[in-house]
Amino acid sequence: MSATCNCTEHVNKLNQQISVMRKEIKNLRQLLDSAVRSHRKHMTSLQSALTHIGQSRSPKSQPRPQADLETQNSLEKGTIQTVPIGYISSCFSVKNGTPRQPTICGPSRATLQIQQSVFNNPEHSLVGLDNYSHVWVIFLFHKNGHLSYKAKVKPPRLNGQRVGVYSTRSPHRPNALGLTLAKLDRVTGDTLHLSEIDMIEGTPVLDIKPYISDYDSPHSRLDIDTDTYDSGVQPESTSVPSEEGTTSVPSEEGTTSVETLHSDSVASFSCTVDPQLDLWVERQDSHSADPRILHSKDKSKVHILRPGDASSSSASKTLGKDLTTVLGELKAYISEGDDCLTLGSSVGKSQASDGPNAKPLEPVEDSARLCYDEEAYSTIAGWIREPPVTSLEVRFTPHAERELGEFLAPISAESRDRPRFRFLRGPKEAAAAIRGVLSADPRSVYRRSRCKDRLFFFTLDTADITCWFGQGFAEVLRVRLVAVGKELAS
Ligand SMILES: C[S@@+](CC[C@H](N)C(=O)[O-])C[C@H]1O[C@@H](n2cnc3c(N)ncnc32)[C@H](O)[C@@H]1O
Repeated sequence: MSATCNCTEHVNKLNQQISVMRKEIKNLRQLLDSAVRSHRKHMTSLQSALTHIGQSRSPKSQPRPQADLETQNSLEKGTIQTVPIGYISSCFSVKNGTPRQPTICGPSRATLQIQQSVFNNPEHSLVGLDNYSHVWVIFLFHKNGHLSYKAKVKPPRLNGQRVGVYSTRSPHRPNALGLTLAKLDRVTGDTLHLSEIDMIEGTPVLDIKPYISDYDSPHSRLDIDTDTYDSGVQPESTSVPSEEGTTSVPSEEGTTSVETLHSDSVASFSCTVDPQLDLWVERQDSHSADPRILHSKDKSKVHILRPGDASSSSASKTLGKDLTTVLGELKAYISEGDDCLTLGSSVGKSQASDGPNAKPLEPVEDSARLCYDEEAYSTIAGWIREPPVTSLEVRFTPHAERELGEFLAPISAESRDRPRFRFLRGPKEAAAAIRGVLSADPRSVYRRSRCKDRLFFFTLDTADITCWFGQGFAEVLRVRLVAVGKELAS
């Protein structure tokens, strides 16, 4: 009996050891895979660099059939060798303190000169581009340091929470490609003058494309199929017309209510839905990029209604009939186009659907196109708009303000002794850029939690900025001209 017990114990122990070893083998495999991947990447970049050197040395006129075949093969396999079309000259010299997205910091500036090694006449490649206000810039995160990446990352704005790398704009991704929508201020010859950028000095640019809102922004008609809103949830309340320009659903606390609908085209609309439905809808002014937003109650997701969109219809199923009525009104309102009747009258018409003699709402064919062609509808994660990290108030000490005020614009004729910016157009623009950078809290999650009291340094154009962070604010303490060596290096 005891021999059997010993034997079972032994077997159990062995099993445990085997399972530990299995885990270790799995870990080793993962390490090995990642080493192989990283090695392959290095080889690819080396090959790319060598090809580039080869290309710039060999005259273009000599045909290289073998190379062409190789290129074609690798293209088909999706392993192209990239050649930068140019390198960014930026007002941000290092990653630290560079905005995480271009919209954070409007006055950031950069230039991009198209290389002559790419086109004999680089300026020809830019003909017509000045018709566009914005360009997509596709670039390499060349200062990632290493090419490692993970399937899950912790975006700084999520303050330590993990999400899949592909649901973020993390620079650390399998192909270290960045995508920035930059403002195109002007084109001079072979050079693009950009603002609203988040790329650092020396960033290799692989491609630029004009931003075409008609293609790049998910347009939508408010072509909501009211049937899809029939979730079987019977509304407690129905809407009734009230004051002109306003409609409201009789609402107890927390039930559906529509607050304001103005008669002009910049109507603003917001609507809260029964908490049981776990959704709320908001329509912002019609010039806003995302006029039709559904938030889940915990705000984990913001959903902007889009016709035919699977999640829109699934969300819609949850909404219930009272919201159908509201949306129907909205649809009717929108269908009036630019000569919209005041909502009062529009509601007056559509309200036929309310009350005991309610008629079903007429489907309004493609109507929203009239009012909303210029609007974009999309769905984004809730944390983008409402991150757990709050934005900071930014202050300057009087000393720092004085120091910043000393800086001159690049083309100013004033005293040569004063510090001068390379890109920014003066202290005002620089102050706005500093505010943009700091209000978004540029610290890493680690610094935010572990090194709260440390001074924070970053460089903006030719200015070295020193600041510190307190509870809910960042204060700029010093603004100095960058050290000579640093300036030359940039
Ligand atoms: C979060 S990424 C977003 C970039 C781009 N808008 C995108 O969505 O792909 C922006 C950050 O990348 C870093 N960065 C900018 N240029 C870089 C470069 N050339 N190499 C490595 N990191 C860079 C900066 O720290 C900047 O704050």
